[in-house]
Amino acid sequence: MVLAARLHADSTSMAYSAKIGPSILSSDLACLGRECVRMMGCGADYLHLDVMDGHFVPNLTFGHPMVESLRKSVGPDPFFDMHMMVSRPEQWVKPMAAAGANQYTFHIESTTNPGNLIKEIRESGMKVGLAIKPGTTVEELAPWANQIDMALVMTVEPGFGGQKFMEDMMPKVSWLRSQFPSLDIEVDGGVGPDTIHKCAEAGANMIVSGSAVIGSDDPRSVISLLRTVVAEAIQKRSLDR
Ligand SMILES: O=C(CO)[C@@H](O)[C@H](O)COP(=O)(O)O
Ligand SMILES: [Fe+2]
Repeated sequence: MVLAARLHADSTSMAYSAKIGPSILSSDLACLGRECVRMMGCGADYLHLDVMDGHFVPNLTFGHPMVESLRKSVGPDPFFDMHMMVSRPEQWVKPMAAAGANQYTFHIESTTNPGNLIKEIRESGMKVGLAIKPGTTVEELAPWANQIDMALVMTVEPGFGGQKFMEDMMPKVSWLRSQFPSLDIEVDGGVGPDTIHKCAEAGANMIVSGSAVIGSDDPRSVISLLRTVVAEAIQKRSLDR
């Protein structure tokens, strides 16, 4: 009986795993397809694609036509996590699904009706991510946490790669992990070998890393290090329960 309870606790705590997603914004954008294939070859678990519209954030990147081309270039397997930094996230759900996106992560600050958007994303066949900017409290995300696949806690002000990690976002991650033990929790911005321990200890399990991975001479080793730190923290948490 005790063993059964222990096994149950372990399997519950293992509901999420360490996953590393390079942010391809930091790569050579003239060779995006090749860079995506290279990152997957270096052990990436998924690819994080930053969509910026010049309104929600002061920068412009790419839209669904680029995602469609990338999908054709890399094949069906890589998981595309779309980080939608756009003012009208409702507008791009169907085009992104048709282009081959797997997860649609929108910002809670960008919509007045998160519930409806969550429904539309699911009906389009994608997983749902919900992001909060540094100035948004985690309490604003919490009411939706049971309806989403992933919560994204931004650790920089969205808009640009290569910014400094905001350690003061870690209490949001810790709180989410304590309240939603099996939720995928992603951190994004300034995450690399120097900051991963904070993220892992707080309870993040999906790790976006742009410049630290893609700017490295040895992305495979950086990805492996990030995953090891997070996996060890997950294991420790499951033993402490
Ligand atoms: O969404 C964003 C920035 O808005 C991120 O995905 C960055 O592109 C991550 O890059 P690094 O901060 O890791 O260099
Ligand atoms: Fe991002």
